[in-house]
Amino acid sequence: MSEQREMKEASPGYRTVTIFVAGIAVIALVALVTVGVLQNKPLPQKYKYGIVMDAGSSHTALYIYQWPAEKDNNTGRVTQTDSCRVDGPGISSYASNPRGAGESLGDCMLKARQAVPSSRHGETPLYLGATAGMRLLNIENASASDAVFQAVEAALHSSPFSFRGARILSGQEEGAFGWVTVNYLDDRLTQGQETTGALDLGGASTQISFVSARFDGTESPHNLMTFRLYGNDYNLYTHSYLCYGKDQALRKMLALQTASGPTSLSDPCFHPGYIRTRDYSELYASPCVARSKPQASPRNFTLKGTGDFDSCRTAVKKIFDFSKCNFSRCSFNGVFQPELQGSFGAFSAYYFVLDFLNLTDTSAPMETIKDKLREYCATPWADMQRQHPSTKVKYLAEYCFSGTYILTLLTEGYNFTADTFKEITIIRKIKGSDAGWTLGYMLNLTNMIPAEAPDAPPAAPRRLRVHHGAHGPAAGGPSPLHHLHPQQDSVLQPAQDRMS
Ligand SMILES: Nc1ccn([C@@H]2O[C@H](COP(=O)(O)OP(=O)(O)OP(=O)(O)O)[C@@H](O)[C@H]2O)c(=O)n1
Ligand SMILES: [Ca+2]
Repeated sequence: MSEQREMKEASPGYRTVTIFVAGIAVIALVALVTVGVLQNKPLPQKYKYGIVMDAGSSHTALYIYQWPAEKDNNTGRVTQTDSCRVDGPGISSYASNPRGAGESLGDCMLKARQAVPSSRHGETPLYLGATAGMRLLNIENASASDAVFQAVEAALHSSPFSFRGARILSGQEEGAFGWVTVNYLDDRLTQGQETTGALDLGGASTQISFVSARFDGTESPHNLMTFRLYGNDYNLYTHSYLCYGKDQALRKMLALQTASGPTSLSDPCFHPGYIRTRDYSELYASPCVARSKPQASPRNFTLKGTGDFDSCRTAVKKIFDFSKCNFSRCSFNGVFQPELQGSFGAFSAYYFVLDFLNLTDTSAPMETIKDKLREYCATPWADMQRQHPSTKVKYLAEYCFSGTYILTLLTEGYNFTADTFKEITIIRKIKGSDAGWTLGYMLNLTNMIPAEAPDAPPAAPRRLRVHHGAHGPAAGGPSPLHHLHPQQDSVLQPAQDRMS
């Protein structure tokens, strides 16, 4: 009986299998045709992109950022995927040839077109922010600065990206966005953790930014930036010192030594045996020193190095004014600075210089750091050139000054002590992204940091709220940043940076 039953059941079963196999074959055929048709269409892109150009005083750099396309609800991480260094000097050096400023960006724009998938070009925001070089040019010659911006904007408008404007950042923005970048990359903002201060050293200006429990802006309102990020309020102290980037600081030191218009100068901040002819009109061609130009001077002077670290420190110290302070406490030049708090990340020229000098270990005793600099500065120039044949001569000649300047700025200027100096980490990148103001700038302008934590009720607008002034984080109203219409504001007055 069981055998018979098996026979009866086998027959319809066989038919079922045949129908099933035929069905699969049809589905496979349809799938094959579909894939064939779709092959000519672009696959959906996994990432979205944003581009920021950093038009610094010494050079321009382009940064490309990416984030997961499906995570538009501010939870996807933004990372730097590529960068490009523009050949030649910063855009402020093109005052007498503005078109050259636009043309100089060509190679990096081409690189960006290749790095960003073409299907994303049109929606990819592109920003250009200029810092202290353009602040100085704007002071010196506003129409030249306008012309440079026009040329740069024309070049960027002709790119396939969504160009959202070129403008000069205020010193506070430069400092604050550097702080946002560092803390965003370190994942300190989402958790409401203790934040890290940010130290940025450029060629023409320098910034210090940190959260201080003792600072609510009452004493010095223009040093306060308030943020509400992921549901947490921050009172950020920030100050930008125009003319205290390392190139302008060097000018200031040389200006103090050539006030009487000598034909020759022995300078302790250059290596023994270093000798160079310097042009007076070139040295004094900057608003940072123009006022102290000697009344009568020869055309040029001979700069001779003596390589003496201790005398160099004395000479460097003279560019800081410690004589006046109308606040409870000051850094230098009468600028308010609350007591230092927490850890710091120091980047850009802090990194370039201290990395070259093998002095990035801030836990080393201060005396060891000084001894190393003393020995370094005393090394004859001929030996230096022999030991570093591939280093740019301009950089090589200035590392003794730069190292001494950094040490003086941090300890005497900002009041880092032997103890708190250890709290500084010298950084270039965090998790593959460069430390600097550009990422924080883009995160703000593209609304990518929410004011409230993602799981909190949507009480506040999503935008990163940046207030500036003494009103405190709870004060309503749009931030000054929201008033900016980049096209119109391509030349902002550098009202914030103080000339000393
Ligand atoms: N390998 C390098 C690269 C740069 N530099 C120096 O570092 C300074 C520039 O630092 P950077 O952060 O690039 O300044 P900018 O952004 O151009 O200037 P600013 O922020 O003041 O506008 C310049 O003095 C430059 O000569 C250096 O010593 N070694
Ligand atoms: Ca810079």
